[in-house]
Amino acid sequence: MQRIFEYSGTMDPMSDDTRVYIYDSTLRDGAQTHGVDFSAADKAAITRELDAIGFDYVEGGWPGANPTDDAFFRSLPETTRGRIAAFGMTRRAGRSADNDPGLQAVVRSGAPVVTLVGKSWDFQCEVALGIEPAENVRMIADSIAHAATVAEEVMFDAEHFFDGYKANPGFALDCIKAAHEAGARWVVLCDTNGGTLPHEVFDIVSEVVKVVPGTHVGIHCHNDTENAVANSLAAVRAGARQVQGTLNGLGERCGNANLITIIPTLMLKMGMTTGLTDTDLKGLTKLSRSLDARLNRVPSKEAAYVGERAFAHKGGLHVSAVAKDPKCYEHVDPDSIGNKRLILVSNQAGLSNILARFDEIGMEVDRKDPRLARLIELVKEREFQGYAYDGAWASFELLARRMLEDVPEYFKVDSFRVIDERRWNAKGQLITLSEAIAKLTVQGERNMTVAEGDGPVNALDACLRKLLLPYYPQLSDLRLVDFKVRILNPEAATAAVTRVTIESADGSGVRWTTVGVSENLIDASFEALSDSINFKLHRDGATV
Ligand SMILES: CC(=O)SCCNC(=O)CCNC(=O)[C@H](O)C(C)(C)COP(=O)(O)OP(=O)(O)OC[C@H]1O[C@@H](n2cnc3c(N)ncnc32)[C@H](O)[C@@H]1OP(=O)(O)O
Ligand SMILES: CC(=O)C(=O)O
Repeated sequence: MQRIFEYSGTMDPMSDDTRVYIYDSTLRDGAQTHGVDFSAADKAAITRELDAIGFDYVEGGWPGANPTDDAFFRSLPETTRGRIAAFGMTRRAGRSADNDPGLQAVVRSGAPVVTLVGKSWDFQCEVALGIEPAENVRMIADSIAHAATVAEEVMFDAEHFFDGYKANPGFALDCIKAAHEAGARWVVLCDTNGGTLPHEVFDIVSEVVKVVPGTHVGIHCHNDTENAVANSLAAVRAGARQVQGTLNGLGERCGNANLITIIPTLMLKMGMTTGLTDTDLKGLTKLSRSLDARLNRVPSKEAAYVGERAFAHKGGLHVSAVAKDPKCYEHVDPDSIGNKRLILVSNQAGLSNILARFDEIGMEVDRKDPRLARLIELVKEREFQGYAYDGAWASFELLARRMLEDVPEYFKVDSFRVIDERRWNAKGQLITLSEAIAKLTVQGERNMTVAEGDGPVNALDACLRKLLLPYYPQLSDLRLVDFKVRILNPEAATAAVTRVTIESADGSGVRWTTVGVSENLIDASFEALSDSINFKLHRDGATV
């Protein structure tokens, strides 16, 4: 695998071990995200995905807290590479560990790993729990010692550790020492409120690893200052060897540290190893998008490493250099995390963008062809009018092919008219209906037809298909999957220029996007629709 930049800084001399353990909390802290609600089946499926790619720990949830988590722990998925953790809190004040039903539900869930959260900030002991700090230390020690008699591996999540350390370092250290001495394999330092900055994390973790060895120290950061990833990396630099986080940064409030960013950064830039192999790393883009699909979320196009735009090149200077060597404008090889490069054509384009795009679609054009300069000029002129070709690549392809190749005229529109009607029907219901009438010349024959639709574009689409299908049966599986309207100069109010972008698909699974621009919404829609039909006919090799 190509590693463009190796990390050249020095690691803490106390921990020359480069192995970092990855602990995923998507199913627990991620489930605390506003709007996220996993079913037990979702949890099982995500666990399998995380296990398959090589995460070390999968925190499944909190046994005893809700029926979904109970159902998940009742039939734990089998894992081969990752260990499932049950999460819960230390015993309640005034109870013994083996007489605390909440703690018992966690410890006896059947999960091989138990992670217990406890306070490490004296202020929280007084305010949130209403107990003396010394009692909190006893709660931690008792609970961890008890869990260690049942579970294969026990961890302690030191809640508010960084705020606690800043307020009273002695007490914060007493809490994690108590956990470590009671048998916790890992003590995990949590930036629960997410307000700590990277230099503070580095300094504090550097002190902690003098008390508890770095190979037993983990980090759990929240993203309230957009520093969760930076803080996690700072902790690793200072010697911590377990990183907790979630897929795509899900989590309470602003989210957790995003493991999808942290893992490639550790492996490709910091010279660290994880449970993932280089081949597993290539599955990261798919893993990230699979979670979005499950949650019915649109994947973030700008996401580092895995977003659709993470390796998209638009500026002519960039594309020209990328064509010579991608390293010029790419910090890592997109293939290393299963992503791919995207070359865009727009008003920021030069000859290199156009040639790179032609290469992708298999068009062979001599770079000295004088028509290319005219094509670039035309793209820029049309973008000035409002077209946006970086999204509508099918319209660009049609424009280029029409200029450079012999694209048949599949149909000619002689005229069209759309009528909208809004009226009360016989049942007293308000209905809107649209009717389109079009006259087209197809393969030398003049045709006219009428079609109805729910709206004007729908009626026009129906009308075109009705006329064209007898000549071009391949249009039968053409579908419009998305329709977007953007007003380009809203200050002109109802006389504004409108850009319509249409996404189409057919039975082959290919999707393509076309664009139309006009002061008239129907006209802009018609142009995008017509491009879509022409693009499909040309791609399918239709003859006239
Ligand atoms: C930082 C984090 O993200 S930690 C994870 C947070 N996640 C969640 O809270 C989600 C799951 N939680 C739940 O379903 C519920 O809160 C339960 C089942 C755990 C507890 O429910 P309840 O018994 O009704 O308590 P409730 O949620 O109202 O309050 C929490 C109680 O735990 C106590 N508590 C909080 N942290 C700890 C701790 N580390 N050790 C012992 N007790 C604690 C609080 O003092 C409070 O007790 P009180 O009501 O006597 O004051
Ligand atoms: C444990 C945890 O989620 C936190 O302290 O943020």
